[in-house]
Amino acid sequence: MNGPAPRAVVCDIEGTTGSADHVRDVLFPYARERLTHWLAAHRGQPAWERVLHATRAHAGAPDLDERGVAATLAAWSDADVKAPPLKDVQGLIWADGYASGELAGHVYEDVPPALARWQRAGIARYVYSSGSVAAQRGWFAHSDHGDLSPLLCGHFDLANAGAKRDPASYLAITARIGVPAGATLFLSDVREELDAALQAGWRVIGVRRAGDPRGDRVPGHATVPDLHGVLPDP
Ligand SMILES: CSCCC(=O)C(=O)COP(=O)(O)O
Ligand SMILES: [Mg+2]
Repeated sequence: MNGPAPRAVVCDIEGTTGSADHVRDVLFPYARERLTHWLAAHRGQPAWERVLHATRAHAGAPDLDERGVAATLAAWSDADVKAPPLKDVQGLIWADGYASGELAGHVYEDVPPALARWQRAGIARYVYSSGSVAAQRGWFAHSDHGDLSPLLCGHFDLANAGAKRDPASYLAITARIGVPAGATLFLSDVREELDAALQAGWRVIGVRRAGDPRGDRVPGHATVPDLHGVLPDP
């Protein structure tokens, strides 16, 4: 890798540090099946108010009732729309699943040693995902490799950084973490996210896990199959 040594690594979750199949086949159905019940159980509470208000605003439908909100959230889940109110409520529902032991975050086996290696090297370690900060915290705290929270320095999502395909989001993260853009490395499985980070001056590496139906390379970017060789020990 040319240029200054990275001082921060920012990792995507789905398809990069964790399994996209797990997100699609386990997490999404878990939250979708519980949307109606969650809304009814939290009626009148601040989180319920926030989800209803944000769903109406995002859908451009100010008159949606609770049932309509549930249907809208379910439709977004089915189409994998990265809508902030869906990400918010998914994170809250998954938190219950992690707390009860019904869910565990899927993390690839090369990820914990990579995070530990970067920690030893004094490199800061962040997560940036469309999944909410609450969802990210649950995923890593209750991972199938145990509690990985101590290996992470912070979390960014659609609410506190912005959309992952927008270069402005990466500029916002740079301002927050205090590491120069040129010394920040982003790892993701999605070309448009890597393009946006690159436009913000970050360094980028694509990740494509074995068996990914999109192929073993992220078009237009240097790509690795796992994190074993990313910033190895000197
Ligand atoms: C534990 S985060 C759940 C994943 C998710 O909801 C999502 O939308 C994944 O997006 P990513 O940006 O991590 O690819
Ligand atoms: Mg991803």
